[in-house]
Amino acid sequence: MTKPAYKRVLLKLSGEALMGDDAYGINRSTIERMVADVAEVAKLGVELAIVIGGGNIFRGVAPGAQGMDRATADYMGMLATVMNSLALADAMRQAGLTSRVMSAIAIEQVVEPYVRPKALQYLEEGKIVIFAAGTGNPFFTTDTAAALRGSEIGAEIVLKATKVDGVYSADPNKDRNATRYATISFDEAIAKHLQVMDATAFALCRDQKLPIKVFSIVKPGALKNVIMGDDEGTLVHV
Ligand SMILES: Nc1ncnc2c1ncn2[C@@H]1O[C@H](COP(=O)(O)OP(=O)(O)OP(=O)(O)O)[C@@H](O)[C@H]1O
Ligand SMILES: O=c1ccn([C@@H]2O[C@H](COP(=O)(O)O)[C@@H](O)[C@H]2O)c(=O)[nH]1
Repeated sequence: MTKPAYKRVLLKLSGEALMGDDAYGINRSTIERMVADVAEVAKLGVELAIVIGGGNIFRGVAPGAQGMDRATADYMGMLATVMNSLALADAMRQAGLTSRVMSAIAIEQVVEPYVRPKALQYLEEGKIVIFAAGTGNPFFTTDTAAALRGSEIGAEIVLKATKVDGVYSADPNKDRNATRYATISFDEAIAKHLQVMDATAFALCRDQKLPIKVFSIVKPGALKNVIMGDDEGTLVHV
């Protein structure tokens, strides 16, 4: 059997995709399907660290946060990612996977704090590590948290699993004429202001020479294809 293309990856799971067809929150069958995808690649022996977004529950820049102090709204967003992380860890437990949630915000009665050497130890032991609460700082996003933690743990690639199947010339949900890139450089993605990820995340990955693969979390088998190095999604490279 062919081997996975990567030994250690940072998987960024879309919070928004967790809603499934619901208006907000966590759709049960959607999270179970995501976990099944994760289980499929975990059994290949790939070391997996996960950052999950919070867009299904709260975003600091959402209309619901209008009029709020931005930092306060962002802390609410980070707490939303803790809820998603707990739900993901529990769904993984039910699927027979062992995971550990580590939070960037002190909330020790609920989850353990992020301590880099401990995270590395868990990965080496074959546990899946879920990084909750983003970077722990307002004015950032979980995409940037994925770039940061991916760099810290020495991941070979950041895999952004989202609702679209790659990086397009414009938002494909708004522009029917948008075309998908097979590959694109960080500099081009930043210069063209492509909004699939924020510029801070792109810049950090560029500086750390950490490639990003953007692909669909909705498409069955896409995560495994990416892990096996098959043609899937868009590669963002230096
Ligand atoms: N040039 C582009 N190419 C692809 N998608 C784009 C582009 N510009 C904007 N988008 C939008 O970016 C979205 C993905 O990024 P976004 O941060 O909104 O979601 P997410 O990361 O999946 O969710 P969350 O932040 O909750 O984890 C896509 O659903 C798409 O509508
Ligand atoms: O490092 C971070 C990460 C996230 N936030 C806030 O949380 C929400 C949800 O994260 P998404 O990446 O949008 O899914 C985000 O909008 C911020 O409000 C943060 O402040 N810092």
